[in-house]
Amino acid sequence: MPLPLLTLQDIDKVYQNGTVALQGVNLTVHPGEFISLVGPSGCGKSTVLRLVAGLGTPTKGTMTWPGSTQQRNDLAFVFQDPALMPWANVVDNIYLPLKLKRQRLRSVRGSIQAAINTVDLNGYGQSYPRQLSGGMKMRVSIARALVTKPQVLLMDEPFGALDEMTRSRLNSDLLRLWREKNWTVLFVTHNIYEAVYLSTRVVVMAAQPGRVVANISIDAPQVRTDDFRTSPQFNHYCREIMTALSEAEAAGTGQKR
Ligand SMILES: Nc1ncnc2c1ncn2[C@@H]1O[C@H](COP(=O)(O)OP(=O)(O)OP(=O)(O)O)[C@@H](O)[C@H]1O
Repeated sequence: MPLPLLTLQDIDKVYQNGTVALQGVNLTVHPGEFISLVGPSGCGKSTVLRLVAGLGTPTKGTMTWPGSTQQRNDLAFVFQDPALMPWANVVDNIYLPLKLKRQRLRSVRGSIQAAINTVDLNGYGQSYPRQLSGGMKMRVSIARALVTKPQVLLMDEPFGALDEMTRSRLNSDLLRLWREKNWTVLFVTHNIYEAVYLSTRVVVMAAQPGRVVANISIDAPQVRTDDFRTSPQFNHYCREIMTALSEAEAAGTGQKR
């Protein structure tokens, strides 16, 4: 078994106003996993991602990167809001993280074009965000993350604002990229079906306090076809997650599994 990429041990996060966002969270992430965090609003999903990204520190507990400290620096974050600069075209938006690393546009044009091609936006490099659909803007946001060649991708409800068809297409594209790029992905979603379709493991969380109530491995081939979405196996996993969520809600506090 390879070393875990990341471990969270007994993590508490209490915000300054006293909100206990996380209590006793344990999570071990192995390289190459696609982990979705699901749970009701306020259960601390985004807080977990922010701690992993180093945007805040745990109040208690330890977070370690056993493989290499470098991996900690090879993170990219994709949010629900693509947060593109409206005054900049697609090339310049994707260039931003490289610009912040003081790389010259001239020397990274090839990487930017490759990222544009990877997300199927060939020909849109000179377009401005106002000229793009919601799905296309999200593709730019993903290209901006992948141009930095991350090992770990943190995605906070990236497709939550998109229509069902666009979301479904981006789900398939994301899975393809995950396989091609050997990413490790931590993905926050409210959508149980999306979580099952995408993940190798679904971490179910409950609120008040935010905690992990179940870890459900999705034992299905990495290439997920549309048939998988309608299979009995898919329904079985969705039901398992719904049961874990409703049991946690009924039980109030306390961990399970
Ligand atoms: N900066 C902050 N200061 C105080 N409380 C916060 C802060 N950020 C989050 N919280 C609180 O911590 C709890 C967990 O929030 P978090 O955003 O992590 O949950 P979430 O599961 O991602 O929610 P959602 O699904 O609605 O996005 C919530 O009660 C929230 O109000």
